[in-house]
Amino acid sequence: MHFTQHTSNANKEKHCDEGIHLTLKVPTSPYPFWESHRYYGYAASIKKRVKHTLVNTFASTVFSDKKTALPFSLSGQYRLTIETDIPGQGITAIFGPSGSGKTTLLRCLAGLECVPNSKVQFKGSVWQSPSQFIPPNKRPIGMVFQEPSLFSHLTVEENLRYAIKRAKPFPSHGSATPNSEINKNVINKKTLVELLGIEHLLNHNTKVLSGGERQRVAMARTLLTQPQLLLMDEPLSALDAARKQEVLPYLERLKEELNIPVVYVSHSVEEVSRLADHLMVIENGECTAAGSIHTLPLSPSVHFQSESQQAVIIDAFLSERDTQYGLIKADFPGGHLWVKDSGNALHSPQRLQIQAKDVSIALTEPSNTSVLNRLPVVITEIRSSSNAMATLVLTIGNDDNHSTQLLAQVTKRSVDNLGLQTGMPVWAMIKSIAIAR
Ligand SMILES: Nc1ncnc2c1ncn2[C@@H]1O[C@H](COP(=O)(O)OP(=O)(O)OP(=O)(O)O)[C@@H](O)[C@H]1O
Repeated sequence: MHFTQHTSNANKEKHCDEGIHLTLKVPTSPYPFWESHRYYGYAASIKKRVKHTLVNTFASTVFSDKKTALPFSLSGQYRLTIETDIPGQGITAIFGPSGSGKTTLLRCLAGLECVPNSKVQFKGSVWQSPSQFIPPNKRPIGMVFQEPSLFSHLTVEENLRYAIKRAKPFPSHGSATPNSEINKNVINKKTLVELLGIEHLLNHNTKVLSGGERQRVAMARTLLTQPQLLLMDEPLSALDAARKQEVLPYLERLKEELNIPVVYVSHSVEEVSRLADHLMVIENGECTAAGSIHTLPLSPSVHFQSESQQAVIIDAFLSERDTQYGLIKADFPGGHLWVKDSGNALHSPQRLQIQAKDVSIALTEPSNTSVLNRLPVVITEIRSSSNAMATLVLTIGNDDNHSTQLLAQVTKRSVDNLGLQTGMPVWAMIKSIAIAR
């Protein structure tokens, strides 16, 4: 049996001229004392009494309850060091453990952190450079946070109208794209109300809405300000599991229908798998991997899913309905799968998530089996996972431009018993019920 060694090469996102460029070096404590008091316990008590910068610097050092968190000029420590490009379309998920720097990145993009010597450029517009800083209110962004902040004295309709009044063409800051071009893609209220399913709520006071409804209204309100970039910071994390499942399909619809780039911070594998087109993994303030959601999780060095959760994400297209048995056929490059019909329209896109543990292998085409999906594949890689297990990378389809990859988790004993080797044609079996959408 032969196992390939894991490599730690982080996938680099292809440079995208039309996207967002970030060069960020965010010091552990870049703020003058009166700002940083929030983070340094004792220092807060004397906030009001000291104003002079030198005194403040001294105070934040001496009174800090985090002794390592010195002002940036002294400590040389950074909570985020990143040089990367984010695509200018689709949803880019910023994924990483708590405290890794995801929100800091989003705040830099929004202009809520003014970091010296950093660069933020959006589609040709310079938002921040060593000589320039565009404040948050002048950036064409919309932000959605964990807790939706709606006006509680206004109805849903009035909240939306407020956003429409605030919508204005943003200055282009040297952008290569003229405003007339940018504003062609105006998002109207009717479309949004329909997409987010909030028509029946328009006359309700925001106080009576459920968490999921509030978040949907907050999204509509943000989008009605006509942002060119949507920043979402864990928008579902304050919702319970049931509310999360209620809101996720609306986010999927927004993604399909609106042509607006989104930077989506999350540490939920489920949200990222369902929504993201691109993935950026942040660990300890550094970007450790970036790339397409379809290929990045295939890389063994990417800390996205735990070993037991390893999965591939396939963007398929619904082509045929089996009404008798409640199944629908999902086509993708190189093959197709029959999955449970959840009522989605034919000829619409459908994202599938297939866990490696749900894929099994046979040497010949299996017959007399209940497993509906039997795909001819080629083993392109065999990786050693844990002691007993191996992960197989499988390719469906012969043509490089028309193929899809799958992962299968099998025991090392099966690898040996079946004599599995790289390059070998085998059959992959996947139960319809195991395919998540
Ligand atoms: N204004 C600040 N000054 C100094 N340190 C900060 C500041 N804001 C955040 N930090 C620290 O920077 C690190 C990254 O924080 P950040 O909020 O960006 O992480 P995160 O990945 O978004 O975490 P979470 O998922 O828990 O929200 C943390 O160690 C945090 O304590």
